[in-house]
Order: sequence, then C-alpha cells, then structure tokens
Amino acid sequence: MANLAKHVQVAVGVITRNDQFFVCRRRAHQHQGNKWEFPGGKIDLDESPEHALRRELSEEIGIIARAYFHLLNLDFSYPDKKVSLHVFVVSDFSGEAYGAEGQESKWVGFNDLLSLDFPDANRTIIEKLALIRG
Ligand SMILES: Nc1nc2c([nH]c(=O)n2[C@H]2C[C@H](O)[C@@H](COP(=O)(O)OP(=O)(O)OP(=O)(O)O)O2)c(=O)[nH]1
Ligand SMILES: [Mg+2]
Repeated sequence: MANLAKHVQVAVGVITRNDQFFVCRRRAHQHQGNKWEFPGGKIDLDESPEHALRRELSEEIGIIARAYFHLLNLDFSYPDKKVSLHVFVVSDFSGEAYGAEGQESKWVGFNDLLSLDFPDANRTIIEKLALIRG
C-alpha cells in the first residue's frame, strides 16, 4: 500500500506588502529543516486549499488573509517525500505578520528571495514571481 504520509498536499502563502515578502525559517527537526519557506502547511482531509491557507497563516504568522490569488500548483519529489504545493499570493491581510510558533521570520525584498536557502521546490515559485512582477 502506498505510504500516504510521504505525499502531502500543502497550502503555501507568498505574503507581500510594499514589494516585500514575508519568509519564515523551518525548525531543524522538520522536513527540509533550517531552510527558509513561505508560511503554510498541510491541507487537512476534506479541506480546500484556500481554507488551509487561511488557517495555516492564522496559526503560523498571526494574520487574517483578506485578498489572495492562486499562483501555481507544483509537484516536487524530495528523496524522502513528495509534496504538492498549492501556492497563493496574499496581497492584503489584517494583523501584523510574526513568527507565531516561535520560528524565525523576516520581511525581505525580491532580490533577497533569490539568495535565501529555500527548499528546492521553491525555485519554480520564485521564477513565477519574477515573471508576474515583470
Ligand atoms: N510551508 C511551506 N512548505 C514548503 C515550502 N517549500 C516546500 O518544499 N515545502 C514543503 C516542506 C514540507 O515537506 C511541506 C510543508 O509541510 P509542513 O510539514 O511544514 O506542514 P505543517 O505546517 O502542517 O507542519 P507540521 O506541523 O506538520 O510540522 O512542504 C514552502 O515554501 N513553504
Ligand atoms: Mg508549516
């Protein structure tokens, strides 16, 4: 039987304001530990990607997403896990974004996204962001 725990559906939020992007650092013990990430997390069974996005952003960074659009869906295989990322750009929110689970976090400019150590799947996300920024 397939090991479903090794293929996860994930909602990811690219939080943007004034041409800056909010990124968090994954904990050492997590999959892809210590890498930077766009906040988000696993989509529950019978949950929509949009609902998971709003829930995870509230839990992880303390914001209420008000305006967002779907950027892309992306399947990626790591040696130990497959992920399907449902990526949204969040352009308006209420609350002040912070590491609500104690994780390191920061606002960075687009050029900083190019040099941060993200999981390999994120290359495609950042390329698409570059395209839509023109
Ligand atoms: N949130 C997020 N996850 C990413 C990104 N890029 C990437 O490959 N991933 C992968 C890493 C993980 O395998 C998966 C996210 O799942 P997760 O384990 O962090 O989910 P979760 O927030 O529900 O966390 P947990 O409580 O189960 O630790 O997606 C990204 O930019 N943001
Ligand atoms: Mg998470």
